[in-house]
Amino acid sequence: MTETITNTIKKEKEVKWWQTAVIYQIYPRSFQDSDGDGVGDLRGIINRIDYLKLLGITAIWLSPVYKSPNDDNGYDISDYQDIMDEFGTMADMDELLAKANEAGIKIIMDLVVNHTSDEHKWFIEAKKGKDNEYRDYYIWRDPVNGDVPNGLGSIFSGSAWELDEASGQYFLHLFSKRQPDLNWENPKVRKEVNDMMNFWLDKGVGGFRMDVIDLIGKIPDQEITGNGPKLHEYLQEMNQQTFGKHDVMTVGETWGATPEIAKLYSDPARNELSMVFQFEHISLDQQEGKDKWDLKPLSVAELKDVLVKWQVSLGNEGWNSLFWNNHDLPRIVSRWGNDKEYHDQSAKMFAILLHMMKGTPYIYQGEEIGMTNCPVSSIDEVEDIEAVNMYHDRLAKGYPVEDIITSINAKGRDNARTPMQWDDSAHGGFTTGTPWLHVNQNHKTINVQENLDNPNSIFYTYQRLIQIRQDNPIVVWGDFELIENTHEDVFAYYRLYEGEKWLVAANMSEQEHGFSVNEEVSELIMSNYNRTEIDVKQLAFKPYEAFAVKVKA
Ligand SMILES: OC[C@H]1O[C@H](OC[C@H]2O[C@H](OC[C@H]3O[C@H](O)[C@H](O)[C@@H](O)[C@@H]3O)[C@H](O)[C@@H](O)[C@@H]2O)[C@H](O)[C@@H](O)[C@@H]1O
Repeated sequence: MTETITNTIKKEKEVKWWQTAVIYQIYPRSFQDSDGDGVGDLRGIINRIDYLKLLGITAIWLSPVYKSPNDDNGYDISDYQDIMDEFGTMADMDELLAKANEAGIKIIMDLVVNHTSDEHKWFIEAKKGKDNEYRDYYIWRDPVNGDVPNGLGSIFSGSAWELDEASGQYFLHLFSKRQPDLNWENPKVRKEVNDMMNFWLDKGVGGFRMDVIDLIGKIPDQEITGNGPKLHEYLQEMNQQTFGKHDVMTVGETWGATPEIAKLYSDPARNELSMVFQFEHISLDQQEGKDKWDLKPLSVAELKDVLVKWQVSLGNEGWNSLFWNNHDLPRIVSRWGNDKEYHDQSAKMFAILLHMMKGTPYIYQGEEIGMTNCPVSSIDEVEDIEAVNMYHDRLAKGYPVEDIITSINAKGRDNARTPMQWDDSAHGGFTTGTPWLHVNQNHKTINVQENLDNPNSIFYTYQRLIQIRQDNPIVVWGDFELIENTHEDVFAYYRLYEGEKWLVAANMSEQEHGFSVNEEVSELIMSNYNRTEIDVKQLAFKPYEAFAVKVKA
């Protein structure tokens, strides 16, 4: 019944291109260097369009390429309408847009407007004094009892308030002190952002990934940061004045989203965003009430609960984004898989499990070849500002160094940012110079060339999953239903669409488990163990095994 209702409603609505898309995230600094300076660049991306086309993706989310002093690797922008020197020029950007569009690939820009760089002209002006016309573009407060205005903390450690000695006032920075927060209460700020978005929309971009967008409605004096009362009003205004007039997609980074909150953003009737990134599943290996560095083992049962909740609860008022990885997160094969003995099996298992779900899948660069975390033994090897600040903060609080390094190796952002491994040559074919961040030594065996040469590689699993999605409406539109009563480590579900029924199952552990459901398999769609037939009535599930089959409805 649910299936019929859902599918009827879908048919009456316009199908959006981003509902059938598969999006590939590029972190340009680490993707491909073309000029030997050790930093990836736009020319490097242009030179790899054919590779992305071969994979089959239909859109790229491009992490920031704007002018930036790189305190936070481009998430600190000093000019939204210019390109970072190390990455190239606006002419390169125009060429990338043209070449990608020719290849049928849309470019989604990263929109970082919760804050700017302290080198942005608005902030340089704002610091000139309380009467400056740009002062109110940022959030300033007087000291309280000679100290910070309140207890708001920065996500990058320490207080979120920094004293500006010249004026005697503090400014707010929820990230680094070189990333001052914009004052969204100021209509001039909102107009500047909208004008800038229209500049990029006029260039033909395919949309925006909106960095920490749930923070723009903050009320600092009440210590409210996420989900402030005017957040949705600002987004509706932005929609109306910018992207709402174009056939583009928007995805908000929303750490605090529950399904109910997600619907506020992505219910088509509300004219806000296309979808959001929710992080509930990704936060399951963090201790309750603590932060990301305080680790706990993943419970597969909890992961199932969370993902199933998101699959079933958005209904027609929202759309899921599906992801395991991004530039802030550790590599999934190392995090919840086994990046040694079952490297290929677990990487493929995570791919099958996610790509058969309902929503728009995102692939983070290197995920499609099974790139792994890259552990360090000392803080001297760490580049990421979040991890470096946390290290010093926790050291001062008396944490043992070994524990801090363990946390960095488990959750540090450099894990995802080591350069793309193209081949087994020096620096993995990423650069002819000295890479800005160490290349993982396993590039000798884990690299694009090796994947392309091996018909049984992780790359071809991703390629096939993308093709399956494009060829089978059930993967895009089918209803989702969990299969209960499996072993706790087994995640199995049905997809149901117009009388068709698919069964997807994954063993998320390195133990063998029995699996049995009373279904007749009519077609084998995918198996990460290269099975040629599967009897789901009685199966001995191998470590990290996953498959998708069509069953008689
Ligand atoms: O532009 C600044 C960064 O913005 C994005 O990422 C935001 C950060 O998201 C997480 O931190 C948010 C915390 O949210 C909740 O409080 C959770 O309980 C905590 O566990 C989270 O830490 C990541 O941990 C950070 O690494 C992110 O910075 C961009 O994607 C970043 O690249 C930018 O640096």
